[in-house]
Amino acid sequence: MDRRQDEDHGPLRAALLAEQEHVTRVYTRLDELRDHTAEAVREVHARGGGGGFAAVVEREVTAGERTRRLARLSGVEEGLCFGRIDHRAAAGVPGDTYYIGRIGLRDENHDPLLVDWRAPAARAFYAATPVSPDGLARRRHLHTRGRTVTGLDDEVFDLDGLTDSDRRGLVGEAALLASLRRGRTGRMNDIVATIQAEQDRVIRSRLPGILVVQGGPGTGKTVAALHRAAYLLYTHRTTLQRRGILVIGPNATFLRYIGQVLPGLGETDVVLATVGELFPGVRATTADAPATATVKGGLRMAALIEAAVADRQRLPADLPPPDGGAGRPWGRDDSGGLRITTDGMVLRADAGTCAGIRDLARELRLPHNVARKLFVTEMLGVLALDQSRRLGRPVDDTDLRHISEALWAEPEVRAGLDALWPLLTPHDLIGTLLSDPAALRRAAGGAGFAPDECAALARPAGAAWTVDDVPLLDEAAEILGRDDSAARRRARRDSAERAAHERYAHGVLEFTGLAEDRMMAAGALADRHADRGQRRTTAERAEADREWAYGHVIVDEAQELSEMAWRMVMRRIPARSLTVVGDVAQTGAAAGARSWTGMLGRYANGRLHEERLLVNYRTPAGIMAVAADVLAAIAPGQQAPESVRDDGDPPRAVRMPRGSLAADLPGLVREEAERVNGGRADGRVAVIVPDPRLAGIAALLPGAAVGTGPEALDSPVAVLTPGAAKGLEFDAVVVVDPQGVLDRSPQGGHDLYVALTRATRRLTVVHEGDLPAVLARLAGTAG
Ligand SMILES: Nc1ncnc2c1ncn2[C@@H]1O[C@H](COP(=O)(O)OP(=O)(O)OP(=O)(O)O)[C@@H](O)[C@H]1O
Repeated sequence: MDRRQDEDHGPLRAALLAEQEHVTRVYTRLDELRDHTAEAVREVHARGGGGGFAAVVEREVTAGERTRRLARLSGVEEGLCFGRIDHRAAAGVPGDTYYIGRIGLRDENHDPLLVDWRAPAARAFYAATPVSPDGLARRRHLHTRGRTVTGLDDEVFDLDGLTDSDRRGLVGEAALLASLRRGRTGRMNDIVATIQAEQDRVIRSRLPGILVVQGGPGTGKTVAALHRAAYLLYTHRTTLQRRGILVIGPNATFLRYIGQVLPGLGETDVVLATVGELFPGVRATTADAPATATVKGGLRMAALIEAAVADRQRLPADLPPPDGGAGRPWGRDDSGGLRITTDGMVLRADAGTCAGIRDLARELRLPHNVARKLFVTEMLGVLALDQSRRLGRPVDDTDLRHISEALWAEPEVRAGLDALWPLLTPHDLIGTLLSDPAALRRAAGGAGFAPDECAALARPAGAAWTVDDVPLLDEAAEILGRDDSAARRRARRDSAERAAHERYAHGVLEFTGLAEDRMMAAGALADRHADRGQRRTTAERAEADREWAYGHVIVDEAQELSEMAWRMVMRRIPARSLTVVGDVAQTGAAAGARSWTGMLGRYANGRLHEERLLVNYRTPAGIMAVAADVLAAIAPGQQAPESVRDDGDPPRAVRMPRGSLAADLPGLVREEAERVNGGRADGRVAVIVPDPRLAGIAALLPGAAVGTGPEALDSPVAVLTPGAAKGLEFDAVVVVDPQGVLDRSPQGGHDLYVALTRATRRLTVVHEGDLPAVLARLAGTAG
């Protein structure tokens, strides 16, 4: 990797010394700013807690911003300055030189010492290529350890554009390869220093519209998507700080794996969630069996849920007769009308009137729980009229309103009307629908589902929610809606108050100088203020609110989402500003994507843009060749990404006759761990097994972490299913029972492809029977 001091020769040493001088200035400036900011934080806390509303707001804003700034300055110590660009001289005037780093810094004269990697001035550092140098004469990568410059790496685009001494000092090393050969730590690292041009196009793509990033395993889709989040927050701070960014990943382990990249990049207004967590109050982690997931994931489920809601809007004829014995004083009368006994009096509404009111409420085309208000009001009017008739009292509209209110307070009346048009929660609706075969049949018949599809949907009452249920709950919430008239009244009252807060916040921002820095929008400040007592961040408020509209949504491993899951995601982003990254060749979910336009075209309104990443930065070429054979079998038209790495050990297949796994596998895994550990003693090994064998094989490896817990990332050895390994990477991978992986589901080939492409250095395939034909390349490689 780097040419280090022990290899120095004159010009290199001179260049290193010059760069060290600049890097030292940059760190000195960082130290000054940190000290200054820490002092400023202390000062604001020392002001004490007194003062009126104005003083409280000002103190809160100032303390919050200074603390954030201090956190930002403290989080950039490692690799603060990693690059330099020299622009070409023009008309005899030397070109500008900029240093690129994790944040922007200026010296005391306001001259730039370091340009933030997300700033427009840094773009050429990533985008320049020999064919299109973007005005650069040279790009230089700086390698540092702590605050010391240890090596340089130059790419020259225009030799004539450099000064003589610069030309003598040129050094060329593969910064990218140096970074790729680092051992795996169990957490994803940021790549700000080595973003490649094709990735940079993704990262700096425009905010609006749906950007699909299709790329094979290891092409940097995840890492590019996360850097895009940081870039967007930097570039569109006002919009996105207020609305937040939602990042959706395949499982909790994966979210932990990527979790440190974003704070590492200095961004915190981001919610990380799985599909199973997108409905507030539910945290589903298990998926349904493929047959069930396929039915639940299809768009027709929306029609089924709508039919289920309509089925709950009943006519009196659908009710049983009143049953005094059972204490049920309401029900259907002999002519199919409604009969309710309350306060010793029998009240009736005839069948035709009830049907008319139901039709009227349906015609409103409002959510069920909202339309219920009209249904109940009309029905109470009819019952109130009946009561006054029975009492022989003439009434006017005001009397009727009073009588209606009094009737609504009677439990019998409430129960009778609830039976016709109940207030429903998504949990009630979906729970009852899937566990009541008769209700399911009634709804499914109208929505065109076959009996075997109904059978696949059925589940026991009270069963835990699965990941595939979550989009159904969300759909139900949408169709049911909330009767929020009281909340709306409150909101109208609050909005005048909020406008006053916002005007005030403007004043505070002007006063504190934060308005100029674009650090915080007045609206965000007013929100924060309105939230007083709770002090929640944008991310926290967004996470708790099903109807939150995010500023941008990033979906990783997006090929796994079903049609119903996409409907749910799209509700979170009415502005349709999304980054969708995935690989349709890795689809493991039964209801996942086969093509991007097929899945997303209907939402894009012509604004779907696809970028392709073609270079694999993870898997060495020898291992990728094995995976490419599998790809050719499962997706004949698709081209495997090309590996930049040709290091790594040759992949191998080891046969362990049936019954000998218990004796032989632990030794093999131990050996793999020793090999990848080398001098570091922190290498990572994954043992990837078919789902049904997870527990059995884990029992053979007592020290290993199992499944999707946090230990799977931190332990030297983890036993995982292909689904849990998705998106992750390890120094060595042992795939056990490839035939079992292939046979597990119709998507088994895709799962095997995922498993084989997790390794950065070593791949071993352990098979008990014959090696599957797609792995023929490994025949005779035992050793
Ligand atoms: N430009 C880069 N510089 C350094 N490392 C990189 C670069 N691009 C990608 N990598 C590394 O390559 C590995 C694979 O990247 P990533 O996980 O983002 O790929 P992916 O396309 O999401 O893969 P998969 O589809 O298999 O999940 C990571 O370790 C990442 O840090």
